[in-house]
Amino acid sequence: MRRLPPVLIEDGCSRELLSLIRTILAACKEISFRVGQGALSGVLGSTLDENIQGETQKKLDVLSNQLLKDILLESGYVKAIASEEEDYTVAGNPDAEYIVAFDPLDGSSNTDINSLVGTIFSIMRAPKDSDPADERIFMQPGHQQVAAGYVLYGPCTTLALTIGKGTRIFTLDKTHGSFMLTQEFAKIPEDTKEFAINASNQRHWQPAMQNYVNDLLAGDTGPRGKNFNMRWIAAMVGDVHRVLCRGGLFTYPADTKDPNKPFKLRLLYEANPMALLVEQAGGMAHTGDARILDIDPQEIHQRVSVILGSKNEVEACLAYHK
Ligand SMILES: O=P(O)(O)OC[C@H]1O[C@](O)(COP(=O)(O)O)[C@@H](O)[C@@H]1O
Ligand SMILES: [Mg+2]
Ligand SMILES: [Mg+2]
Repeated sequence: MRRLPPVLIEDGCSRELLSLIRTILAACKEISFRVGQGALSGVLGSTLDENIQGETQKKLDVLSNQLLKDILLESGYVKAIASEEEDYTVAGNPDAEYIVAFDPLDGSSNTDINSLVGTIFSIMRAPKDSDPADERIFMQPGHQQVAAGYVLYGPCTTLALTIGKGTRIFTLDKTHGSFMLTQEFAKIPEDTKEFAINASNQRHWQPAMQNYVNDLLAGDTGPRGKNFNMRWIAAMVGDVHRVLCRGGLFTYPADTKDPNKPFKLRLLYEANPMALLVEQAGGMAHTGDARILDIDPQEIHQRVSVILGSKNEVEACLAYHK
């Protein structure tokens, strides 16, 4: 079984990018350890703080953010970072080539119930001669990502990673602390009978999504002519991992529950990296109006609607949006 560094070097990954990815993974190994310790780690439960998006921060959100932020800034490999848990971008080494956006802990509502959580990251090139303190350096469409990945802290710790040459899956060997290649190229089946959506929001969805889901639920008695199963992990990282492993459609569509917040998932550190991983595995990632990777971001915590997964099923869903 092969370790991560030689695999990436064979793919043409530069030494600098490899070092940056390994730096992120060093923090993720520490997060994996803390998550695995559960209540023994002393970091379950909530803080009294909220992030800039008005969400209560879990202790593990704060800890994971601190671990990633410290190691990245100390490494000298990043010009700036953007995080779900940081109000603004944070400047790093002015001479560094890369910038990183990350969701330090995705699925934080799962922390206290021993369920799936993960870290999502997106690496882009910093524009030449740019100011590390200028957050506009992050305003790049997702197709410009040079690498994207997530680490899923589940029964085992799994890394999905792409540097734009397919999506590979690695498993953390906890006996010696290395990520080992366990799936050469993830390939999302084009067809599926499985979908993932938070159905409690149904009455707040737009008509296109209402109609699509109604037809899925009608099963073999409806226009789709087949029965569908449903899953919801409440952590995008867990739902996308299932899609990478066996296909499916995952969506967090626009809704009218809170008129000030029509979308839930964040573009820079949730939708974009997942979209690259999914496309590199042969799937599709769309908002309903546009390919996710073609969106020009306007701000670091921007939110978007997300429909991703098995190509033919995403297309079937998009047909309702035309
Ligand atoms: O509360 P809901 O509607 O189940 O939402 C779950 C969604 O929210 C998220 O947990 C948001 O991520 P964070 O935990 O990083 O805020 C997604 O991972 C997930 O898909
Ligand atoms: Mg998240
Ligand atoms: Mg998070």
